[in-house]
Amino acid sequence: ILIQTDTPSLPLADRYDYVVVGAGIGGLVVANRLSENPSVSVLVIEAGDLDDQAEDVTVPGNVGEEDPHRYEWVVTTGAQEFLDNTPRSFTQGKVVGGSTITNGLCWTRGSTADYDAWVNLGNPGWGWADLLPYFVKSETYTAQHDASLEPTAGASQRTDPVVSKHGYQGPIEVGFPRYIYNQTYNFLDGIQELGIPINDDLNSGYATGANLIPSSITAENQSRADARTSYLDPVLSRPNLALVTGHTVTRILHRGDNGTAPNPGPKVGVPGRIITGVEFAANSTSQRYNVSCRREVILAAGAILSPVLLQISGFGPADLLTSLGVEVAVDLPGVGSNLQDHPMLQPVYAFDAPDVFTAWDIVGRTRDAVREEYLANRIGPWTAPMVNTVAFPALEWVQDDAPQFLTRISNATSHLPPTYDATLLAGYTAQQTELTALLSRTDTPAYELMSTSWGQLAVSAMHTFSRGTVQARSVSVFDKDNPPLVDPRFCSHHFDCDVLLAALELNDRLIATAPMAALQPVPQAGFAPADARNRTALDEAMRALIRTEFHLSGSCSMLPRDLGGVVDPALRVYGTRGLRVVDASVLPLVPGAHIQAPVYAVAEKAADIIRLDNGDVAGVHPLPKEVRPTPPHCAHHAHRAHRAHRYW
Ligand SMILES: Cc1cc2nc3c(=O)[nH]c(=O)nc-3n(C[C@H](O)[C@H](O)[C@H](O)COP(=O)(O)OP(=O)(O)OC[C@H]3O[C@@H](n4cnc5c(N)ncnc54)[C@H](O)[C@@H]3O)c2cc1C
Repeated sequence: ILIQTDTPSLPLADRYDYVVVGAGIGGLVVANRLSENPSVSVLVIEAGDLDDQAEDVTVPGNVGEEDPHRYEWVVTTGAQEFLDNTPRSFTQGKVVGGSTITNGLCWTRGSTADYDAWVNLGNPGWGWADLLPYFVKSETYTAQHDASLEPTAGASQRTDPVVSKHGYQGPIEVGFPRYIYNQTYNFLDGIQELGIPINDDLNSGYATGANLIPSSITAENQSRADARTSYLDPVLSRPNLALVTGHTVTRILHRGDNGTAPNPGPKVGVPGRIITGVEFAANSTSQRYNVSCRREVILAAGAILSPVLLQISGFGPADLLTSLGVEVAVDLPGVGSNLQDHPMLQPVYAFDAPDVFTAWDIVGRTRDAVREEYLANRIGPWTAPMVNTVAFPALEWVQDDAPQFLTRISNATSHLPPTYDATLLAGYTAQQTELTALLSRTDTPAYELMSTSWGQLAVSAMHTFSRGTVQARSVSVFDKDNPPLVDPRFCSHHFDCDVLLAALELNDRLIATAPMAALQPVPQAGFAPADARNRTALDEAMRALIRTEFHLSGSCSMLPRDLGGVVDPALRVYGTRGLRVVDASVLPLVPGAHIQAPVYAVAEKAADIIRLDNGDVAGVHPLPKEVRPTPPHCAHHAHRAHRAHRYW
């Protein structure tokens, strides 16, 4: 049931079993799975609207080319004092489907050790082996089978997935483009010359190496696969599932006793503030609505807005809440701390060789031809996302004396935000131990290198020691004059920038390899070989360019409370009954990966946990038959993949 913004009065029930805040990955996965039981009612409230599926967001070739601000919250950070002292801009999706409507389509999971580290941090049940069934459950994976993409002379690109590690009947489609730019092969050949091997399946849990990157695209249509089209559209006709769009949740409602009163939550007698529902509105002057939950509120507003909503509702660091004039319901220092991201910079080494066709050439009449070819047959350069080839180097592959390099990580905590209390400090110390171990492995990357058709060699640090914060500055989510303060504090720990410098030095060696030199790359100012060998100059150029990879996470971490945690391993907010968080904010340590696949898997697992906790067991793990992985049939594309050719 869809209830849109312009509905004059909202035809809502007073109560739903579950009220879900936010229709991004976390919200839509959980809403889909909880409403599988027809006797359970679910209401989802989303601040954005349904998108119109326009070409600028659905066509892979347009990713990064267009500017889909109409679907975004834009947040400006504080000045980045450890970079160049200027602010950065972050965006998050504000639309049904959340950030998956505007994201870069990259689909990676990270390494087994990334998730086993979550267990080591005090989260039983969240290791790789525990999450693999949910990675599998979420996806329909179509491997790259086309013969024309098999190794060609001098090139050794191949993707050969580990069949048992993938899903073939899940809601979200994962695939490869039908068009590969020729320079992809130069990149893969060059990177191997530097000792970074091809990895046939970057998503098998062994996460280092280089290859084409899988994307969240539909194999047949070659268009964006997102949380809305995969998890919502097929089930929106369920009478027990309602979605309100264009309305923002302004507060989580709760009662002030200690949880011994009769149920609205599943566990009668468990102490905690009783969550009763949410308040929401279309805008600051419009009518406010209250809706109650019989069972739970599921907060899925993303890594910036989930902690903000908790804070303005009374759950967060007591000092901050008091300064906002919010009554403290539960003093939770971790709400809005432990913020992590992958700092990224995107230097371009533009190809000067004649006859190199790149996405930059898709203009004018060429664009018309490319568009026509795409719309008619779903082939050609518009099927290729901006990033389609990557390398994930282990530290020891790119750093001569990796063990010595690792000693630069001191146990110091002086770089942490001044707001950190003893619990957050203890949690950070535990994370440092895990991070150091992760960086010592060869199946877990130190950084990612992303190659585009036009010579961009973007690099991002994967296992970071810097930590940022998210803080509400107003009790109103509509207060445009006082938006939340997001401070990623990029490179507040020097090691993150040290890794990025090593990455840029590898870029310099990469463009000098014969396969890459054949493209005659011309580095942008600050990244020429002379700069790359002058650490001071390179460092300065690097800091000016670092920005977000949009992998914000950790701001409502799943960690023990005495390690600064906000939610327990069942994703329940400490000190509450009937409130969970299911989105990127619960990731306690960001995996060395683009994070949409991990968030889909986390949300799938969360749905099973919620159903079990509420006695709603039908269809819960072990996976029902229809979602068990089956071997892939040899995908038979209607269209052959096209190698790059010229467009006029
Ligand atoms: C520009 C960009 C590029 C990215 N590229 C990639 C990529 O290539 N690969 C990858 O793996 N990941 C990528 N990501 C990250 C990935 O898409 C996100 O991590 C993921 O979508 C997070 O899911 P989520 O459920 O936490 O939040 P989201 O998907 O962001 O959804 C949160 C939803 O909650 C809604 N909401 C917020 N507050 C309220 C409120 N108070 N009331 C009602 N609704 C509310 C929002 O409008 C939004 O729709 C990218 C992200 C961005 C922004």
